[in-house]
Amino acid sequence: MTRSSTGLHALTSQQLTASGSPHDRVYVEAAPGSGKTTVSAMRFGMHRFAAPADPRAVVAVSFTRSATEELRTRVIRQWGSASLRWPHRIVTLDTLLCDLLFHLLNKGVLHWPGGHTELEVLDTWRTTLPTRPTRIKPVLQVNGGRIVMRTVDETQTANHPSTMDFKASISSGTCTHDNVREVLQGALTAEAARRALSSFFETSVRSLTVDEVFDANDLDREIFSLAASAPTSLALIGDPWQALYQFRGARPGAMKAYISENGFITHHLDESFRWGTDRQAWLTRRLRRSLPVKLETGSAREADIVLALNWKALWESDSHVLPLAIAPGISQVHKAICTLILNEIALNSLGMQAVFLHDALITLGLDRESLEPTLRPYLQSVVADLKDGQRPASVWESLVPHIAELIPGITPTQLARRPLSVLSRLQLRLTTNNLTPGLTCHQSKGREWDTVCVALSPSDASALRFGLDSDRANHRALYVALTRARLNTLALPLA
Ligand SMILES: Nc1ncnc2c1ncn2[C@@H]1O[C@H](COP(=O)(O)OP(=O)(O)OP(=O)(O)O)[C@@H](O)[C@H]1O
Repeated sequence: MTRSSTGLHALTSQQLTASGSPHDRVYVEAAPGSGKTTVSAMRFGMHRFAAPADPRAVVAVSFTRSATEELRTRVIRQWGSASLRWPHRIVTLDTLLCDLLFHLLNKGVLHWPGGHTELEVLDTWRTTLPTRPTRIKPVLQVNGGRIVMRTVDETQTANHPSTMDFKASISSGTCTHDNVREVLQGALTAEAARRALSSFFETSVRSLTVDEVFDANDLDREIFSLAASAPTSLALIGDPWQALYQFRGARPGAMKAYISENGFITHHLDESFRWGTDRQAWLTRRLRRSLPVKLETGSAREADIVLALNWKALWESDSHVLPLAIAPGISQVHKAICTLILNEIALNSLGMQAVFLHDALITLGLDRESLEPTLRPYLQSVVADLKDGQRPASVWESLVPHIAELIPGITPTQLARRPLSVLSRLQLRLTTNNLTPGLTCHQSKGREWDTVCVALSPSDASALRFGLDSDRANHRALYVALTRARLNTLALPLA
């Protein structure tokens, strides 16, 4: 398929009708590669320039940073950078939720412990506080207009910070995106907060476009309702087959019901532009109809990317795969240091960054600039020594004193345990030529490559033999992975 080098192309009539739909509640349902991001970008620009005198913002949101960045890039390419001049913006939904909380704090509808009205919001406590497996989870609740700290006894054990560390961080104005959600959830039970949020949309947002809407959870849906109750034009764009965020409460079934019960005008995008071969078009049609499919078996070396349900499966799949993140199972600090080593290898061999480099730097209290002159030469020697075949144990032991010297707060005792299996796996990759990057299905969402190899466990292979079920989360993740290739999708069987 030919495409212009700028990525600009004539929109189909379906795409144009969906982008320019004059209704205030629009739902666009689209198959993979049929132009969800294209339509989101077009609609954003159309609304942005339709009413230059209107001071209210045109806002588009998506759920992940990579999807948000992709949309932003396309809008700038198509409409120029002025299209994103404040207050108009393309942000993650989490950022929009932070804006809503800051609005409630600034209006005095809610009071943060310590009286903060601006907060530092982290993705997770793990990057800054020690966490341990426990059922006691520190949380924020809303009591009247006050935000209070509590603990809840969860049914399942998970990693949480201590109550003391939690209190200290919250009181100093630091929290996580989960805490922002807890507070908004609590606040929405009170009429005053609902009114303040409705008025936020009414006075400051004239158009809201939500991409990948089937990743929304119950709180997100309440926020969409508040936006829809104001004179804000609301467009929900998505594919129920590509809902991946059930772990944060996404309920694609509830989203479908919400759309059909709330008077949204539906537009469909049927034609996909991703497929450069009939085989890919055939594969997607069958997957979507829950029909059995058989994939050609291939190897990592034949593909541009290898995808799997999780990082562990990628590390165990084939030594030609360089997964772009460290698998769970080691301490946060060990993981951060191994991520920096992985990042060196990924930059050298693939010209790509480790996926969680940013988190690793936060955990170690480093910024990108300070990494360069200080730690980087030592990381480069680690890579050279592993490549030379030195024992992972001695490579680690020679790195530890430098880490302890360069990173305040990290002691050699903390690093006494050696992440030998991670280092051995990295060493194996360093002795392999022609590495192929590996990503999880989640990380692949919204992206495309020519040839994609999908690592399939015996149960994934059996799901494909019977046909995928869009109500099952792991089937949807497989669906996303199997629809990323422009030309060819190969199977990499896992033991
Ligand atoms: N009308 C068109 N003509 C030619 N190419 C198009 C057209 N619309 C979209 N494309 C191209 O098709 C590819 C897929 O489009 P886009 O990313 O917007 O689809 P999507 O529905 O968001 O994909 P996914 O479901 O994977 O997230 C992109 O490379 C895009 O530039």
